[in-house]
Amino acid sequence: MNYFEVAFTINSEEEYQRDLLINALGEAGFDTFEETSAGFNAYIPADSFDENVFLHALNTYQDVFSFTWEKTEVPQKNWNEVWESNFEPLIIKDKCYVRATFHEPKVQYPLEIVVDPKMAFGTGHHQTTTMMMEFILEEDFAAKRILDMGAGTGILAILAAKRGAKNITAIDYDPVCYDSILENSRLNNTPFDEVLCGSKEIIPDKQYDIILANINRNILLDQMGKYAEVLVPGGQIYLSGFYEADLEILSPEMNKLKMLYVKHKTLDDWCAVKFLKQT
Ligand SMILES: C[S@@+](CC[C@H](N)C(=O)[O-])C[C@H]1O[C@@H](n2cnc3c(N)ncnc32)[C@H](O)[C@@H]1O
Repeated sequence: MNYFEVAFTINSEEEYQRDLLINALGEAGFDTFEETSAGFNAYIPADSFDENVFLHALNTYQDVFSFTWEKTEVPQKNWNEVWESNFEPLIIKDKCYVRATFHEPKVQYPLEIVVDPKMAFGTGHHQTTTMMMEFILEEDFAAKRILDMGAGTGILAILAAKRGAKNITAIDYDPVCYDSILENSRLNNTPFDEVLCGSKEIIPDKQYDIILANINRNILLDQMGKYAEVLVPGGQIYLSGFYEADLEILSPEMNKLKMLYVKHKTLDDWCAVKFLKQT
């Protein structure tokens, strides 16, 4: 899947102005942002890009502060290129050791996850993945039925399996991630019930005790209705992939679906949140 990369140079000292622009780009369909020394890069699947919507998003801020941008097409964004190039093993909450295949195992940690990320997102190093993993380590996953939506490398589903979850569905719409989930589930000896390639339309017509979805604000807003249908009353749902400020938009929409806010974590402005479906 080809992407457009738009490299922004921001000539402003005010960090919130950069965040405003990122927010507007998120609404215009950009799904990934990466800080650079000059500003940030924004990414959008080429087939979702609409020039008018993009320019409209920029217009709002053009007179507020000064920035320049340059758009290029990139063949397949390697979400992990930064992390992969200096992939260091990672320890989460002193309980889970995440390493690549080329690192030595460390037996002193109760849980170990081996990931071969290739082109898929999810080595645990991104703030959103780290916080989702912290939730999985803190909460009770024993014998739970799990849906991992936007599974990437499958790292969250793998950790859920290692925490005792029994029936796991892992879904990603990117075929590269689909292959990665299968490969990593084999590497970790955590077979899943279903690994599916697609978006919300292919979510099985089942009931889940826990849903994990680390995607982005707009996709979550679009998919949460479907999550509500397949989550049991009293079920838990953990969302990430957005900034803390986006909670104000996400929470009321979740409430309308009878999924109520419980708590959230933040790391560098990124957010992960737990909701509970009303019984
Ligand atoms: C931020 S990554 C999260 C990966 C992994 N779950 C983690 O926590 O590190 C988001 C993932 O969602 C997938 N994704 C984006 N839009 C999607 C959609 N509409 N349906 C299913 N998956 C989607 C992307 O391909 C990507 O792998």
